[in-house]
Amino acid sequence: MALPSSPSPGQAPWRTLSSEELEKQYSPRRWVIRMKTEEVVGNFMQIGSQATQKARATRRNQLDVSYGDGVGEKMDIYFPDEDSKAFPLFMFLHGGYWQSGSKDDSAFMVNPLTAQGIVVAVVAYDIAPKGTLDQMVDQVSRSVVFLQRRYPSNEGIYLCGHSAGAHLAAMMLLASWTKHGVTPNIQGLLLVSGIYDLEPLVFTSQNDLLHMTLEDAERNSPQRLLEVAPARPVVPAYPVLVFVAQHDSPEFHRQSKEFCETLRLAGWKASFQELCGVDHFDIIENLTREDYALTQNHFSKVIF
Ligand SMILES: N[C@@H](CC(=O)c1ccccc1NC=O)C(=O)O
Repeated sequence: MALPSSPSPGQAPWRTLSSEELEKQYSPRRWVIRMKTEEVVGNFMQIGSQATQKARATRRNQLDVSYGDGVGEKMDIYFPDEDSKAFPLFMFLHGGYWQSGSKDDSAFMVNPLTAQGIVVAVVAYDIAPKGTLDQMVDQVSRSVVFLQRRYPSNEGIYLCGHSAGAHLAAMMLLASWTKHGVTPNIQGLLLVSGIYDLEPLVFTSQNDLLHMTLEDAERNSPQRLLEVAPARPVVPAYPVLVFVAQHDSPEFHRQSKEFCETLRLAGWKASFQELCGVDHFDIIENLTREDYALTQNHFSKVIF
């Protein structure tokens, strides 16, 4: 789709960008400075796949647990060594622009978090072209409900998503739980290098597989939905941590800052944090490390 040609005053800043510049702003790998652009995603998948193999070999686990009838509606659950009924539950939603990535190469954080007594669920959802944005949002909400029912005495569900996964996690702020008959015990949202307004993507090659219309983008943009009809938190509101990497693009920075601001205006306990020295990919790769600030400092402050 061609970009709207003449932006009027007050319009979103991305509308003034050329289509080449917009494409670059929404290509996370092109902002990575520590390795060649074409090696970034392969390296990320390799680290994720190794972490997953290690997690499966060293942690008690239940793999391919169905949270729905669809073949793609599966999750892997990893447990700490000590047996307990009451534990914090960390759910991870992988990224990949809703068209790549899988739970089988996304268990980055499993070893460090299970070592701290946290149960980790790595959730799969039907990526495009099989799944649409609406279906993915619905799948994620059903995966949260499933875990709440399976572990009713959990000490809190902490929903973490990366990039496209952060978008799916953020959509849970707008979920209507009453139709599911259970309100999940969500105690925190950890949004890492996410996208909250999908409209610019309609004008990039990322949309080739997604086939999003402007209406689809609007209906699935937490930024838009919260601006129009702020979903006010049930008191007490749980914290929403919005992280962006130093080497994410200016558009990613803008989206995270604006989303955090919109959340605050709507009454959510939102905080914004730029993580120095990392990019869109090692912001997650480092979750494999025991000493990473994100898990040891930011996450554990919210979880414990
Ligand atoms: N084609 C993308 C890849 C990408 O964005 C990505 C890859 C793996 C995990 C997360 C990603 N970004 C958002 O979901 C890029 O230009 O970097």
